[in-house]
Amino acid sequence: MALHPVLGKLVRKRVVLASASPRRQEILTNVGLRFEVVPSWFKETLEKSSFAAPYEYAVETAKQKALEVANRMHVKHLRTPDVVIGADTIVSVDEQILEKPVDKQDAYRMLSRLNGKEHSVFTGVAIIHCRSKDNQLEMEITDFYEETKVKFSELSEELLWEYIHSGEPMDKAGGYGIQALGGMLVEYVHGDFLNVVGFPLNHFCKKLAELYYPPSKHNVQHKKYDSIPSVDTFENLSDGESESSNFTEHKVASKLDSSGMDSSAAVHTSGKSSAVRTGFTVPLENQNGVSQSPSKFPSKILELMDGFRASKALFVASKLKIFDHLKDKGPMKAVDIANDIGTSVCGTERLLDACASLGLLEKTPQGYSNTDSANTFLTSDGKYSLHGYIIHSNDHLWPLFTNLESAVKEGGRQNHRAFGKKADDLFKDYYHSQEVKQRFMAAMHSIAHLTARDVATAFDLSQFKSACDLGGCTGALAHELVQVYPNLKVTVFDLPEVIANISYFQPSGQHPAPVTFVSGDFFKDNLPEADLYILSRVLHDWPDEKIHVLLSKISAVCRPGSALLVAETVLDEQKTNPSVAVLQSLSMTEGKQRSGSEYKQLLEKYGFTDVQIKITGNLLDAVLCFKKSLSL
Ligand SMILES: Cc1cn([C@@H]2O[C@H](COP(=O)(O)OP(=O)(O)OP(=O)(O)O)[C@@H](O)[C@H]2O)c(=O)[nH]c1=O
Repeated sequence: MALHPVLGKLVRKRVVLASASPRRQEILTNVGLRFEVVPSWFKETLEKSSFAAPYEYAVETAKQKALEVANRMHVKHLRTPDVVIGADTIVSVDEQILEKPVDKQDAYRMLSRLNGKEHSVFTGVAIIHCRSKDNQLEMEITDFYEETKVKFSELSEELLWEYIHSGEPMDKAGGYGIQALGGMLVEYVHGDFLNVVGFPLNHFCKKLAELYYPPSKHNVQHKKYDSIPSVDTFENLSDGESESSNFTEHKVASKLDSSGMDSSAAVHTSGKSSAVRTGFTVPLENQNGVSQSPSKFPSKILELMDGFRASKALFVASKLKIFDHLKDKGPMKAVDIANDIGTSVCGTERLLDACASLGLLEKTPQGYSNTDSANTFLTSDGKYSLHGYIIHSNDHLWPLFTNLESAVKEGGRQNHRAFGKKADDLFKDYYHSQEVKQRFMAAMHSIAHLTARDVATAFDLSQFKSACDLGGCTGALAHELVQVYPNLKVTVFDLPEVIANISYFQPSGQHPAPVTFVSGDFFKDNLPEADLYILSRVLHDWPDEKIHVLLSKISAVCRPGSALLVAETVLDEQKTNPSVAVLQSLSMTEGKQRSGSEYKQLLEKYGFTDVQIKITGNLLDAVLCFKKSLSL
């Protein structure tokens, strides 16, 4: 099956996925489709009893999701997409439709119904082709559904509750995720696995093939709906690249592409061919002079090749505070932004377009404005602002990474090359330069704030009365902890230079359970007393001898039953994932990232026991362990 030519038909189209489901985004991204994500606001409240079969409900919901987005984009944002894709996944058991559970009890109710039985997973999909004519939105809808049968093993109550407490069921139809922990519940799957995960990719490609390469005119399966303005069948839904090409003209041959990757090639009998990738086509020729296209196009590699441009565009837009500017004033034209911030018009326009193409800005005839995520994460005063970390990445990490080759050859940090100073001298700068200090603290604050909720709730910490966050910097995690556990008193212990600069980062408003800040050096000074010690993003930064000093001290002050919570990104046992932590290692600090078993081993060495690890799915994971009681 030559699927790439089919997806290639979407290459030059503005494709919108009307879904917030991360799984759908991943499935389509993995096959190299480039699209915008505009989650639908359609509420899934259609009357289920009015549908003769469960799949009809899924198809209609998928269609309504996509229609809502198509209409909204056309009316509100004055942007008409070419194609909008909507989907809805439901689980059906005993003629009942199960959607996402509303709470844990609901998840339990669903999973109990599925226990030991076979059920069906239906995903309804709607593909809407849109066009704006005389400012009117014209649409043509194609829809379909896919059914997969799944059987659960007989599962104990205990296992069901353990699964529910993992948090995984909550955003998933039927209350399980077959692609993750939920896979353990499943005895067999009959049909398309990806359909269960949320998107029937194979059927989708076949549907596109029907649309773009109709075997004959009268056989086209476009449906027209009364609920949308009646339009003539579009003369041609294809992109004009090979209008007359017939799907059966493609033959599939296996080959190694020029990068040495195993792939299949679609060979056009006409001799004209192209390798389809998101955004452009690359012709390839084999030894016989016949053009071929690798079906497995290295889109991931090309994305990596371009990654530095995208990073730098984000850094520069952040540095120029474009997102702050647009939050207050958007939408704005490039010329006005350039005038306000004192930059060239042509350069600014290019940067703004780059940000729009990266999904950071929206571009309309009125000008540029922030996307929701830019407002939340990229403005410098947003609640979950990453601005500080982005500036730190630009000013500090970028110069270091431009010297990565030397770092790998020499096996050490490249501060002398990047900044003309040794790491120790740079550290002195940190003490002396207010600007450097603030920048670093803002970076730490960004990450701590973004991860605090997941770290604070990874384990139930309500048994503890007092906690001490060692190196807790601006107190972002501490503030989250007192919100989650109102009876917990939290002390942040950090260097005097840090404590002197925390006021800027303190949350405004009334705080019934204040956080206490104490200055000191955790390598040298006495540690404040606490039932729970916390080390968040500390251990990966220091060499073994420093960690020895620190963990020995904590172990010595911990009473039996006291605990230590470590927040770090925990590597898998192969130490190749998650890549965010593996790439961080390339900074070549004297510290290192560790796997779960390495953390366990390290902590047990210092008298901690019952080491539990929780992978949060956020940037930081959590490791909790307890000081061995004397009797152990
Ligand atoms: C059975 C199963 C379902 N899911 C997810 O369940 C959600 C269904 O909800 P939906 O209403 O179809 O989609 P949504 O997530 O609310 O997004 P939206 O399209 O915006 O409505 C989708 O996410 C699916 O991946 C899994 O991830 N794994 C599974 O094994």
